[in-house]
Amino acid sequence: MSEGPRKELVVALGDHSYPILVADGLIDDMGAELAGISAAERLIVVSDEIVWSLHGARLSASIAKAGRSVAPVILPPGEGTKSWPVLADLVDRLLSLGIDRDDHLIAFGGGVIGDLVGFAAAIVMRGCAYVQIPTTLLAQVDSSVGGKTAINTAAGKNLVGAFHQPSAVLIDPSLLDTLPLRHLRAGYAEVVKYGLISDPDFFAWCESHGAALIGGDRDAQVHAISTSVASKAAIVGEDERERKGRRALLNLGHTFGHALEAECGFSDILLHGEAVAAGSLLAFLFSVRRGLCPAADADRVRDHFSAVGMDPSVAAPALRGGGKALIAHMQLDKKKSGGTLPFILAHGIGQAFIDRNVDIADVELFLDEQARGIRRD
Ligand SMILES: NC(=O)c1ccc[n+]([C@@H]2O[C@H](COP(=O)([O-])OP(=O)(O)OC[C@H]3O[C@@H](n4cnc5c(N)ncnc54)[C@H](O)[C@@H]3O)[C@@H](O)[C@H]2O)c1
Ligand SMILES: O=C(O)C(=O)C[C@@H](O)[C@H](O)[C@H](O)COP(=O)(O)O
Ligand SMILES: [Zn+2]
Repeated sequence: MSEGPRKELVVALGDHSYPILVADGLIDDMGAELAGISAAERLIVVSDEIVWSLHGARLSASIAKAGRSVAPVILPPGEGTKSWPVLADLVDRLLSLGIDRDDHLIAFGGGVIGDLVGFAAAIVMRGCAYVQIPTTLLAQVDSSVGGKTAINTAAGKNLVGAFHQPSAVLIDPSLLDTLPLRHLRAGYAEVVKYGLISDPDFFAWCESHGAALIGGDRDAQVHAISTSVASKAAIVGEDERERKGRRALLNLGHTFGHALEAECGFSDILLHGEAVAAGSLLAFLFSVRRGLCPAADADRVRDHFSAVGMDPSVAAPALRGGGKALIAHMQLDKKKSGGTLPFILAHGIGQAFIDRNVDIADVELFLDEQARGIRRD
């Protein structure tokens, strides 16, 4: 049974508003929670091999306790799963299970499963509902909320997808106990992001509690999850489809980060969260270079990531090739419009903004300088 307080928030989007529930131990109550969301007698749960082997039995038992059955669809773990072949396989398997529009798909896993299942739900039978049960820190603080769904293509990150909001997000922080440290740290980059965007007090909280959070302190984890999803829900509620500007701020660190990920072939060499940490530091350093941000703030960003064991040099293999290759990836960024690629830069910690006047040649020079710095080290 879930222990401790339950925190409930709402993503306010009119007729497709939905709840986010955070409760320690919720996994054992998922069946009851899902009963209030879907009337289907059989729930199709999509997960990856690792998550399912660790937590599938508990989820299934809880669903069985609520008088429903489970049809599991288990996929390989890793970023490569966000791809055309796995999407095609997933859709075929859903159709062979006889999915109909009354079904609610259950995305049980990290951001990879959430993004893929959300996209499959957007297209199968021209759209069916889904619920997010996120199992990584990254997914609990970011990817499960907001309805951005996608796969990667040979050309780049998240280039094919849809905005398709879930019916509910059910978060159990206790699932993080089995998450490997490297993935916990990677997800933490997206936690820090909310502080860097607009909440300097939260960044200061991260400076004093980040190490404990990564060390497994549940109170710190719950605080970080609740603060992050509240921040994200507010932004998504204002700008669901990244059209009015504010949602683009959630891309802080991502224009650089996605290019770094692409250079590593979307592989385990560089995880998404690691790329976001390195990309956020690059955004701050570039802001300093343009005279927009005090150097001391970029130092704080670097120092904090280092203090929690996230050495930005993890991105060195991707940076080493220099600016030209990275810029080529950035040209496919989805924020680009009318030939202009906006950058999310910062006037300081908690003061991110969208800069539409960045000269791409200057970005290339900056990245070349960074690459030279790495080669010297
Ligand atoms: N849609 C969005 O708004 C959004 C936001 C941020 C990131 N993303 C996407 O999310 C993806 C990254 O997600 P991720 O970091 O969760 O990676 P992931 O889904 O690959 O999970 C990381 C690893 O942890 C394992 N795992 C998951 N939960 C576990 C648990 N409780 N215990 C043990 N192992 C567990 C998985 O099997 C996998 O090997 C990227 O593709 C990124 O683009 C999307
Ligand atoms: O929800 C958003 O909006 C985000 O930008 C969150 C990001 O952390 C996430 O990685 C997102 O998938 C990036 O979006 P993209 O549109 O640049 O692919
Ligand atoms: Zn991200």
